[in-house]
Amino acid sequence: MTAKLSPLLSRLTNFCWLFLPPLLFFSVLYGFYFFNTELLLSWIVNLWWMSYASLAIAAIIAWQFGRSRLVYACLLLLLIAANKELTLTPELFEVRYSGILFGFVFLLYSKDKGFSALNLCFSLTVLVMLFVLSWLAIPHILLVSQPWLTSLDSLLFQLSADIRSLLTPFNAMLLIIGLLLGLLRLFFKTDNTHNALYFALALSAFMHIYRDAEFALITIVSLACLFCYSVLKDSFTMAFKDELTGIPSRRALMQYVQTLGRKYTVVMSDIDHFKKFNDTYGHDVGDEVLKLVASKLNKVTGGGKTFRFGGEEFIIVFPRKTSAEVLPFVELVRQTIADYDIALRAKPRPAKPKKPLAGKKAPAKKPAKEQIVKVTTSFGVAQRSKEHSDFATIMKQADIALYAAKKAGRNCVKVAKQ
Ligand SMILES: Nc1nc2c(ncn2[C@@H]2O[C@H](COP(=O)(O)OP(=O)(O)OP(=O)(O)O)[C@@H](O)[C@H]2O)c(=O)[nH]1
Repeated sequence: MTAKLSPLLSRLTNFCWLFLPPLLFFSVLYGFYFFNTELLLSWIVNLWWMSYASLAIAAIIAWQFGRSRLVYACLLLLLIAANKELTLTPELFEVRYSGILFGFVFLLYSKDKGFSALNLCFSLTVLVMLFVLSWLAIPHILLVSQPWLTSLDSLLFQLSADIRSLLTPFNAMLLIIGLLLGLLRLFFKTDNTHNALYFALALSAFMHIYRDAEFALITIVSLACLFCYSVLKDSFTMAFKDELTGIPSRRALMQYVQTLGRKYTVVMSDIDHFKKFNDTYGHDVGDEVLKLVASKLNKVTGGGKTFRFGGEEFIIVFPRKTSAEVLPFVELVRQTIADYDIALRAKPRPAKPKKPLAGKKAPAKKPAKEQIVKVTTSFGVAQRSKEHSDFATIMKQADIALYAAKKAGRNCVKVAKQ
């Protein structure tokens, strides 16, 4: 039960953590807006062009990093920024509200497909169609949904007369649908880009509801900053996190090394007989096992920081510790991995198993039913010393110790000779 709950909990925690920086960011900005209105008003003249400039900068950054959806998001926000006096007729106002709201829902559910002419045409056509559909459908939907809208109207009125004066029941209904659809997507696809798009969805609706030009402009500037932040944060994650295992990558290790002092220990770890494992159960199962081993190594105690070095090799760095001091922690993690029962779930077999072609390898053996397997890991430990003071040499020492561990029968820890 706990094992089943933990991925859900970690997804939920991840979800909340992603929300935190933008929430803080918006709180500061809105705090400034609501409590320093005088000061802000003197900025308003600048805010007009600031909103355009920030959207242009965000669009250029997003374009450079191949985030097509954020470029389209900037275009949607431009529709709000461009209409500075908010002089649309009520009908067109509704069309823009619903077009932008569902435009963001579309962006949340689509993928960054680059800027080829075909993709560009497709996405822009869908976005334009959403506005056309809103224009055509809103009168009919209004008519059909009248009975529910009346009850929603009375509910809104009971909630607050202020809300009721700002928000029509129809807009409230669209907002609820948009927010729920967005939230559903966000729950399954939690990353900075989706997070930024969801904020844009919710705030674009509030910009329409609140109908305050300054509020709209400051929100647009904030959203443009959030888009830039999400592009840069995602790129940082991509560069410094290993895609398969989710732990810091070799590049992150090389950066981390710069921060180390004069005393630290490097541990090199390698999965035993992994080639055989891959050949027996297939590369996909091998990937799952790599993820599992990485997660166990990542939980190493004693202040160790784990990195995927490449293939089935991992590095753990213990700052401010000697080889002798890290041994109990390394032993503990080795034992944890060796004791862990890996359940390989049976995959549905094809009705007729295909015969391997002549000269080709037979397909990997799939477990017939749930099968428990185990993997072990070997470790080589080396500490920084006067003789071995640069990182490359310490790594070499750890590699020699790892080789000794493999020669000693694997599933053990060996310390490099000083
Ligand atoms: N599934 C999977 N396999 C990988 C990945 N990276 C490397 N490998 C495999 O890891 C295996 C490493 O094999 P070897 O270096 O020969 O070592 P070994 O079989 O683990 O044997 P010992 O290290 O001597 O115990 C190769 O078969 C690689 O294909 C990966 O990302 N996923």
